[in-house]
Amino acid sequence: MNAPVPHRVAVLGAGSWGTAFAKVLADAGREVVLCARRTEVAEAVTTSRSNPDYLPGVPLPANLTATADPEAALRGAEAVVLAVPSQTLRANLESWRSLLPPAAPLVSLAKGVELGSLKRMSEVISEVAGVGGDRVAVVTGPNLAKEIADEQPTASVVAAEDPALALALQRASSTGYFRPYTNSDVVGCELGGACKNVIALACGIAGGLGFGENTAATLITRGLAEIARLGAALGADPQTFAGLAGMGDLVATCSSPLSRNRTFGGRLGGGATLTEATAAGNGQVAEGVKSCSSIRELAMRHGVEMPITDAVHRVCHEGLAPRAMASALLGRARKAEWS
Ligand SMILES: NC(=O)C1=CN([C@@H]2O[C@H](COP(=O)(O)OP(=O)(O)OC[C@H]3O[C@@H](n4cnc5c(N)ncnc54)[C@H](O)[C@@H]3O)[C@@H](O)[C@H]2O)C=CC1
Ligand SMILES: O=C(CO)COP(=O)(O)O
Repeated sequence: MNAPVPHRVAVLGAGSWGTAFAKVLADAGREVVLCARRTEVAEAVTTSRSNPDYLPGVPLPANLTATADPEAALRGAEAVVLAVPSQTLRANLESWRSLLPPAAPLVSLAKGVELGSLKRMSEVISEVAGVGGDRVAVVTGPNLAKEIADEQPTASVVAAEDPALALALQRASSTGYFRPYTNSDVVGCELGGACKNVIALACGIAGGLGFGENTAATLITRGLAEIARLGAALGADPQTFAGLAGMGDLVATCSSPLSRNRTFGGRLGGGATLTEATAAGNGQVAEGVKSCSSIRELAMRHGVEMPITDAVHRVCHEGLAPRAMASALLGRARKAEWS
């Protein structure tokens, strides 16, 4: 069965990625309403046709309008995109639940695992909105918001249980600079997106300590190995981790100075405390700081070893000195590469 390609789309959350993805949808021909938490952000988008707080200097198209009123944004929406930080998704969605159009698909942009419940974002959405997994989709991949806002060529993944929904959203978001692939492995795609933030923190810490590319490549490669181990335990398709939502996003985030997670790690490696590093982020979210704990717990629950994730958790939340992280990782028992 074909799913209708949505024309009117509400994007809830007007931060960097919410705004950039709203622009992608508008450039792909949708009528997009971007819903900001703060009135001044919505007003700035309306009056200056840009979002100076999150994407300064990026012109936004006329078929992208903004409001701070979720009811206005959601009225008549044929698809709803959720673009808020993962640890706030549950509370935000609870406040929007009664306004959600009954049949509209719900699309997650968030990359995280919820603290406490250890749920992936699509699971949180299904639970809070009371909808089946067939109405939920995920957009993920090597998608640094600023590069996409600047229309640099990028591929992405639309993951959904329902192949017709993935195809409809793929059509709804394809532009000359943004090429989404479909994928039916929602579990693997979401794990790839959430876990790479933690590895990017580790790469940032290593960079802040003055280590070079061998260390970064080691963390990326062994990071991918531990992400894939968790994926295997949770029933993900192993191929996913070699794709855009796995290796692709991991490489982009671990390598880019635009990454909030890598930058945050760099501050820790450079000697900042967690509080100082958070304050320097100007309110922008580095998801891995919280997800390192939920992912670590998820891995422990499934008997999966994730030593890099564990070390990042210990640096962020248990006072392990960044410099002691290398000896904690390299001092582990010797083993075969594939074991
Ligand atoms: N920025 C990027 O390059 C990309 C981000 N993502 C993911 O998208 C999600 C959203 O990220 P961004 O738009 O970049 O974040 P951001 O920090 O730039 O913006 C967050 C948005 O959520 C709103 N919000 C609502 N409730 C909030 C609360 N309780 N606390 C903080 N903010 C709240 C903020 O007002 C803001 O509009 C995250 O899960 C992130 O990992 C995914 C791909 C790329
Ligand atoms: O998810 C991202 C790129 O795909 C953005 O990464 P950061 O949240 O680290 O900026």
